[in-house]
Amino acid sequence: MTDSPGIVVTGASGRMGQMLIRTIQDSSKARLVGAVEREGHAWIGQDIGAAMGGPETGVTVTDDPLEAFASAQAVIDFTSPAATVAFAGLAAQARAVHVIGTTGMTDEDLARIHVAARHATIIRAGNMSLGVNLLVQLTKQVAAALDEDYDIEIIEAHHNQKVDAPSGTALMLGEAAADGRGVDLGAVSDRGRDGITGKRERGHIGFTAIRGGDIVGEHDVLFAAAGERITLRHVASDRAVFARGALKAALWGLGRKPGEYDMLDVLGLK
Ligand SMILES: NC(=O)C1=CN([C@@H]2O[C@H](COP(=O)(O)OP(=O)(O)OC[C@H]3O[C@@H](n4cnc5c(N)ncnc54)[C@H](O)[C@@H]3O)[C@@H](O)[C@H]2O)C=CC1
Ligand SMILES: O=C(O)C1=N[C@H](C(=O)O)C[C@H](O)C1
Repeated sequence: MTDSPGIVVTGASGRMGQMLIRTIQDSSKARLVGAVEREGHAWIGQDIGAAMGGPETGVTVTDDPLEAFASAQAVIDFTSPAATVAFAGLAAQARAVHVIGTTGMTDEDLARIHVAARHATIIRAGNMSLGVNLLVQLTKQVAAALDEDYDIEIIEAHHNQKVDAPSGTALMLGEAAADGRGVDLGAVSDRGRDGITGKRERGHIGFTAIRGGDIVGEHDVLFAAAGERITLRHVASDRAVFARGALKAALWGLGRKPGEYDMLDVLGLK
């Protein structure tokens, strides 16, 4: 009998890291072979299960990503943009599938991921849940069906520890709306309105970010016209939806040729 694919989780102590570790351990399709944290983190050298307050797993938290990646078929990475760019090069070297959930990346970061994807299978999405990826497709369809009499606004809400705005998901939804309308998001996006902004520009796509408490992740796409409004909404109430999607992506990526993929590829929604 062959072993199930070995997966390394980076950012192992984080909100998503811990959720991913539980999801992999509960799965019969994959096994946890590594847990990576940043240098100097208090969990380095400890068993990941024990550090999380549960039973031992036999996997020790390390700050040496390349050594961890060398024994894995896939890396699941929900960390920070700087860490993710570095991990993309290392995962390519180790020939491991790299699943990227990290958001807040700059164009420069994305260009470096693109270079790594020449030699590696990279699956990246600002949101790994099935529901949001369906919402992306619905947003594109509705935006294509309506003209610019319908103002598009994207409203997102997250917990008070989130460091980037708009969320990766909001940007995915904005891209989908712009795509549906056949326009370039960069040319029409309104972000961070404040002060005497002037009237709303016809055809623009607006973004609003709410931060508070322990909100897991909520996204509304509002199409507002004179006399009617349509709202498409997704509410995530459990981070498990992102972790399950990420694990699905890692398994889907095994044996795929190098390149950049997203969750629409994984879910067959393109
Ligand atoms: N695509 C998706 O479906 C989702 C994406 N996210 C994104 O995932 C990222 C992480 O989110 P959270 O888990 O909430 O954050 P968090 O702050 O709880 O966890 C991040 C972890 O990464 C670790 N880390 C940072 N630099 C590192 C390095 N160089 N090496 C190893 N570990 C390193 C930190 O120590 C921390 O434990 C964010 O960008 C967030 O927006 C979060 C949820 C879903
Ligand atoms: O930071 C988070 O928590 C989340 N980040 C992702 C994003 O930026 O859209 C996905 C999800 O909404 C949770």
